[in-house]
Amino acid sequence: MNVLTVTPNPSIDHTVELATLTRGEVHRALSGTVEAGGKGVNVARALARHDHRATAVLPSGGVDGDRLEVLLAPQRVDAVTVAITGTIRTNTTVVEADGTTTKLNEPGPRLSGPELDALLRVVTARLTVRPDWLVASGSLPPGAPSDLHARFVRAARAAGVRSAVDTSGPALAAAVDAGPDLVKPNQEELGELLGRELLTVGDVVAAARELRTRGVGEVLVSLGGGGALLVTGDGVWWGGGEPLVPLSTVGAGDCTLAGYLHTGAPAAQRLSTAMAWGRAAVLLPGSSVPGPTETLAAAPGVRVLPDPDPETLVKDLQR
Ligand SMILES: Nc1ncnc2c1ncn2[C@@H]1O[C@H](COP(=O)(O)OP(=O)(O)O)[C@@H](O)[C@H]1O
Ligand SMILES: O=P(O)(O)OC[C@H]1O[C@](O)(COP(=O)(O)O)[C@@H](O)[C@@H]1O
Repeated sequence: MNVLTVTPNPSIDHTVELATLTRGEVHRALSGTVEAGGKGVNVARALARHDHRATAVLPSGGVDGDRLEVLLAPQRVDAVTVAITGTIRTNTTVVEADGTTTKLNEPGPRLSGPELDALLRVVTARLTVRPDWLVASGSLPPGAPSDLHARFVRAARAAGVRSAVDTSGPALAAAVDAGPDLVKPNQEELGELLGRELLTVGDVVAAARELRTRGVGEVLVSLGGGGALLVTGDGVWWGGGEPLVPLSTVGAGDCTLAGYLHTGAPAAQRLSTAMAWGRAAVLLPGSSVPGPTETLAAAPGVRVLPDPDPETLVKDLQR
């Protein structure tokens, strides 16, 4: 498979491991790691580890842009960078011994009009080779219009390429209205989009169906330790397994999306693969992405059920 990803606001991911985080205290970290990050970058890294052809389009600038490119170089991802004058952000994650993950995501550099145009131009040019999917992912950098992901979706459709979107807030709202083939919000992002709390499986399914009536093809809603719900034109499935104590949840959502795209199998099997990839990711430190050994090892822990009980509380799936 050949996948093109675009990450308008990539990052250097700095993960710090602590016994316990206490506000206002000095901490001696147990470890610190640095990896290339950003949602589309991670999707490309996970797919590349599974022998897919993965091209990641991203802006790059400043000393930290150079560093990001160096970190990406050994990962078998074809990185296509758009030069910007700002410098790439660093996102810091604190992981405590009990698996609690605290993320501190910086806003990122402001992109100018010409830089944004260049990003769209590069993506449009890469779409002409007809990848199997375009994945438009992550937050938008300051200066970007809220319909940037929507523009990527429209460019993909014009090129006859399927599109998947993983973002939040106004960028997700605009992208939904552009009618992507797939969106992967988490429970919170979907609730925020529709302006209501989604407490039960039925609430989440109804919300996902609402996105489908707005033109989205398939909706994969991740529920953290509670697995995920998949809503397509053919049905509704829950996938998941016993909640795990994570080493780091950073990148789990991205690996879930990558796993969903990995196979062209029927929906239930794609969900099962997505769950195995997400579960494998939480057992790895920082934003490390799993390879075939880890995703295969995670597969037996996954269950998929059609038509899950709508009365089930999502929080009961998470424990
Ligand atoms: N504690 C956990 N135990 C088991 N699986 C998990 C856990 N946290 C995340 N996952 C897996 O990773 C996927 C994505 O996690 P989630 O936190 O929902 O995504 P996002 O990072 O996009 O918010 C979940 O659907 C699930 O399969
Ligand atoms: O663009 P955002 O929303 O700030 O997110 C960026 C962060 O999300 C990640 O892509 C991880 O995402 P997930 O944990 O949702 O899979 C990190 O690599 C990156 O630091």
